[in-house]
Amino acid sequence: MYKIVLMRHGESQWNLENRFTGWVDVDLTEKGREEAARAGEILKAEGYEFDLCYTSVLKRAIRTLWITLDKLDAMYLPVIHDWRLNERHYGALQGLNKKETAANFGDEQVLIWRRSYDVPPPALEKDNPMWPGFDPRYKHVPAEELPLTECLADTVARVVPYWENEIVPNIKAGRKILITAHGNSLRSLIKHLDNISDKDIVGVNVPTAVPLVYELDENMRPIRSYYLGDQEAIKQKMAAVAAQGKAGK
Ligand SMILES: O=C(O)[C@@H](CO)OP(=O)(O)O
Repeated sequence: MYKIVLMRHGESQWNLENRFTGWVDVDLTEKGREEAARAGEILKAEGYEFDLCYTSVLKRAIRTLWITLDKLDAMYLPVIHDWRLNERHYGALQGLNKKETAANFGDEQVLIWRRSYDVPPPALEKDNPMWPGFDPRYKHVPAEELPLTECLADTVARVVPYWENEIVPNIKAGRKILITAHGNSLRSLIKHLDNISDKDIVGVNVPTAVPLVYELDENMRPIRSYYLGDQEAIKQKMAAVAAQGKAGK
């Protein structure tokens, strides 16, 4: 049996401001840092140890990992940063307030943009300063692989091959892995691992900075999965994420 831990970053500045974030590189809030520290304490108290960490190239996930590793007294661990673990690219919605967008376009349209499997948000224009091709951190990525927008299916199409080709071999080699990433890159992985249908993935929301443990068999199929920590508080965090795109909130 293999065990891995997945974790979404702590609250970011744009989570707090309720803005669509995607690939915009916003940092954690003070609360987000505290959430990450708490996650590290929980992992330590539960006796978790790791050999290798994966994260995205976005600082909210990277800093969450740093804080967690600090609490585990394991800042020496190797960390692999890869853009394929980035948040789903939110296209032209990036920067907009979710509640205001729901007031303008309706709750239903915003739910489709946020949670449908195959409907992408409106795309960025290539001359938009937010296009990742202008950002030096993506200079080694072929321009045709850099998104102008993504639906969840597009995110699955980059996250799952990365999982299969890069992460699974290390799990099978016996390395204990911690992944800190994002709400929708983790939903992509959860969809794949738990074989969740395109329809049911709409209802899956990932809470900020709560360790999610997967116990996997030798074929990488989940035996069980569970969040560590206060289960009632975790449910409330998930409900809060779900409610972010409603006009009345
Ligand atoms: O804005 C985003 O990039 C994501 C994660 O914060 O939001 P949502 O939960 O609306 O997909």
